[in-house]
Amino acid sequence: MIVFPNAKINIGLNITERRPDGYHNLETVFYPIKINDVLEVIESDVLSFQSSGLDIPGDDADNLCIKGYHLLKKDFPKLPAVKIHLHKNIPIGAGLGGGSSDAAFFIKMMNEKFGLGLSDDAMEDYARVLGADCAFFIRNQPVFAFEKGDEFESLKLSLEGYSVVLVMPDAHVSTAEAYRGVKPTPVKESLYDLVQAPVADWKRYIRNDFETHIFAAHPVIRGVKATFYEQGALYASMSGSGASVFGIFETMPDLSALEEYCQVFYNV
Ligand SMILES: C[C@](O)(CO)[C@H](O)COP(=O)(O)OP(=O)(O)OC[C@H]1O[C@@H](n2ccc(N)nc2=O)[C@H](O)[C@@H]1O
Ligand SMILES: Nc1ncnc2c1ncn2[C@@H]1O[C@H](COP(=O)(O)OP(=O)(O)OP(=O)(O)O)[C@@H](O)[C@H]1O
Repeated sequence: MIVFPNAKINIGLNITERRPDGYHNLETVFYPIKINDVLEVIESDVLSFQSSGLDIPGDDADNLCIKGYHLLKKDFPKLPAVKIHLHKNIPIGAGLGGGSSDAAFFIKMMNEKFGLGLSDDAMEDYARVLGADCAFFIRNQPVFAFEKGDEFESLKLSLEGYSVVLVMPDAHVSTAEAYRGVKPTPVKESLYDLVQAPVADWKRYIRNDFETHIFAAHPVIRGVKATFYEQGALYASMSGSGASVFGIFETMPDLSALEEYCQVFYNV
C-alpha cells in the first residue's frame, strides 16, 4: 500500500502563553500544500524502515513512522510486522510538518490495511502523542488550530486560483530552538476572525511570532520574504518555525530573483 503524505503551511502563528508542561498555547491556521513524500508499507516478518531521497537526520529507530508503529502495537498486540519505505521530498527543518505528516499517514494506512476500526478522533489521539503538528494531518483540511496546535475548529478557506510559491533557503531551524526564543503575547483579535478577511488584507493583520528572532538569527530567511513582496506578493510569511517561506500571488510572477535559493516550489 502506498500513500503520499503532504506538507502544510501556517497562515499566521501567534504564541499566546507558556504552559505549565513546557509547551506553548498558540493560534494558527494549517493549510495543506502539494509537496509530498511517498510512503509504502508491506506486511513482513520483521519490522524494518528504509528511506531514500532527502537525508533524514537521526536513527531509523527514531523515525516518526516507527514511533507510530510502536504506539499502535501497544494497543493492538496482534498487529503484524511491516516493512516501511519512505521516499523523502518534503524539506526537513522547514516548518512544513513533513515528519508529522508521514506519521499521521502511517497511522491512517495501518488503520485501513489491518482493519483496526479507528475513527478519525481516535487516530488524532494517537497522532497527538507523536507531536503537536501530527494530529492536523489526520483530517488534512484547512483548520484554525489552538492550544498546543492540536485542537481544531473547521474553517472555510481556499487558496484555489492564487499562485502559491514556497522557498526553502539554505537554513534549518529546529522547532525547539524557535520556541526557546519567543516571547508569548496574548492576541487582541483571534486569527480565526482575521483570516476571513481578503488575502490582500492579511499583510496588515496576520503575523508569525517566530519571525522576529528567527530572522535576526538567519537573515537569509528575511531576504526571501522581502523578495516575495518586491515581486508583488499579496501575502508572504515564514511557515511554522521556519526556515521555509511562502508567498501568495494573484498571478505567477517572474521569480528569477529566487534562483539563488536552494529549493523553489511553484504552485503548491
Ligand atoms: C511550529 C509548529 O510547526 C507550528 O505548526 C508546531 O508548533 C511544532 O509542532 P511539532 O514540530 O509537531 O512539535 P513537537 O514535536 O510536538 O515539539 C517539539 C518542541 O517544540 C516545542 N513546542 C511545540 C509545540 C507547542 N505548542 N509548544 C512548544 O513549546 C517544545 O519545546 C517541544 O519539545
Ligand atoms: N519521517 C520523518 N521525516 C522527517 N523528519 C523526521 C521523520 N521522523 C523523524 N524525524 C525527525 O524530525 C526532525 C524534523 O522534522 P520535520 O521535518 O517535521 O520538522 P520541521 O520541518 O521543522 O516541521 P515542523 O516543526 O513544522 O513539524 C528531523 O530532524 C528528524 O530527526
